Amino acid sequence: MPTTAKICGLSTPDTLGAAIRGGASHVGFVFFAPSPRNLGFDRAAQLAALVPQNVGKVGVFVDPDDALVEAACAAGRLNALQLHATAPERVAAIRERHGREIWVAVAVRRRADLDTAAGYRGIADRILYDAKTPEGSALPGGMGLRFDWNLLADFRHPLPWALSGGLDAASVGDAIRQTGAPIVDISSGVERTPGDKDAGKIAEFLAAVAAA
Ligand SMILES: O=C(O)c1ccccc1N[C@@H]1O[C@H](COP(=O)(O)O)[C@@H](O)[C@H]1O
Repeated sequence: MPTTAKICGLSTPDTLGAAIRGGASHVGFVFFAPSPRNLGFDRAAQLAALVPQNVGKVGVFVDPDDALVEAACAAGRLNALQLHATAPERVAAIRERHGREIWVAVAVRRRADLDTAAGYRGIADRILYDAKTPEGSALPGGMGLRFDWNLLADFRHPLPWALSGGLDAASVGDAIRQTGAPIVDISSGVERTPGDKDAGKIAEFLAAVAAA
């Protein structure tokens, strides 16, 4: 199966259009106030209306409460919820209540971090391996940090998965060849500055994924 791509942290019709035209399988909308990519509900609704049925709309959250998930699902017509820093019991409760596909972000710095993924068997649909951000960071992702992809070598994945963290057009081919990632996910690698997506970089990234 060819690797597909999620373009995350979109906030304008122009860059959303670049992701869709370039063949992204998923687009990501961030609902986390401290993020420079945080979306209001009105903007989420405006963008969601532009996304064709065959492209998944993924909401990105950090240990969210139910009111936020509910409002974001309605506004962004979300197909999937990407949960960062969310304990297994809470993930199970969110899945039960909101009935959406669940992606759980697992923060990776060393090999032992991968073991966290098994704790989400039966309650998540996909694990997103992302680089662990430094202690005290404002964000648990979206900082352009990469982890050592060698850590994934010979790892027996407990669930379907995706790769993120510090990818860009120049590195994604190696990332796919080295890890066999079925989906790659990117945010800051297709930006000019944090939160300011670049349509040209999105096109370049998606072309590199297609060529890998
Ligand atoms: O992008 C954000 O602002 C963000 C906020 C809170 C949680 C996750 C966030 N982004 C996710 O981080 C990864 C990797 O991003 P990058 O390519 O290294 O910049 C990606 O999955 C985003 O969905």
